[in-house]
Amino acid sequence: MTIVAPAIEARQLSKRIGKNTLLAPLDLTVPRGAILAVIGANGAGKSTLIKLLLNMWEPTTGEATVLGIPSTSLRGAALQRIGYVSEKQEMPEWMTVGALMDHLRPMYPVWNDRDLLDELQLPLDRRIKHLSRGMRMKAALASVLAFKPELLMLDEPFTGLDTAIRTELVKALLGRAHVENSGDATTIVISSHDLDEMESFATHVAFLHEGELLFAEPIEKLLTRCREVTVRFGQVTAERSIPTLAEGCIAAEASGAMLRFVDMKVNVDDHEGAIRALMPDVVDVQSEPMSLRSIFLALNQESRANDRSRV
Ligand SMILES: Nc1ncnc2c1ncn2[C@@H]1O[C@H](COP(=O)(O)OP(=O)(O)OP(=O)(O)O)[C@@H](O)[C@H]1O
Repeated sequence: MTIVAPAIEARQLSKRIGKNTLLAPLDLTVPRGAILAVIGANGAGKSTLIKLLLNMWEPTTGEATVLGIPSTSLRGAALQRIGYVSEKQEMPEWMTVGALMDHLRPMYPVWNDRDLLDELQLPLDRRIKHLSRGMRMKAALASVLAFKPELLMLDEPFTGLDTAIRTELVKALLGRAHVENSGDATTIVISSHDLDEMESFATHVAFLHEGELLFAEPIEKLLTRCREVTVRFGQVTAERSIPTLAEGCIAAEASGAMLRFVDMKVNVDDHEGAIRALMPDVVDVQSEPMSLRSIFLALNQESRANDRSRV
């Protein structure tokens, strides 16, 4: 049996420019066929990570393999296996969409744009400089999906696009990710601020905060281990109980007898029962599942509070 390398494997990968740490050393494994959502606030390091993995930037420390190839050796034929589309994609503005496809076709061993151009309803005879933002992104995506890449790296592909176009793009992507033979599935790494969209189709999520990778794991695991808790005490003791919260409980807010917090380390089925056992004077406990968006907001709230307490 042949062992296939993960789509991406990074060890202690980091980037510093001058005195700025764009990315602190991180470890990351992306299995083949995964759809990894890379999320984080503006400036968190999402584009930096993608640039390091694609050999657009040299790492300061560490190393990565991409489709089993050291990232720093990625060039030529290896790049025919990887599609990259960025929000700031440069394109030959003077070409029509059809001319762009004709130009790219001979560069790849495999090329099939016919279904894609129909599916994405791209006007072949229109110049790229005259395309709307959404059409432009569709053309960029078509130009990489046509060569059936094993790995797709997308840097904020949905920014500024309306819901209908986003839905079309996601459909085109998922058509390549969910194929009968999972060995043929395209692995997708996608950085985005559109967390609802990401939750609807990502299989894995990596969260970057100020250049640090806080976690990278299957999305189901994340959604299972994070719950939003509301507790009501018999007396007005909510504020006093904040320091007693277990490790992994973040974004705590007290108001009168009410306490709200997010537990990031839930590992029991009966979470409400576990909280009652820890806080015997509570009258009422609610533990609710969370969306990716609410987990993201809680993590940001916590880091802002930590930044303030450091000042
Ligand atoms: N060439 C550079 N030299 C120095 N610092 C840089 C350079 N490019 C980016 N940075 C800084 O590195 C940090 C990470 O930038 P990066 O573009 O990776 O963030 P991002 O998560 O993709 O942000 P956004 O969501 O806004 O696109 C930011 O603080 C940015 O200002």
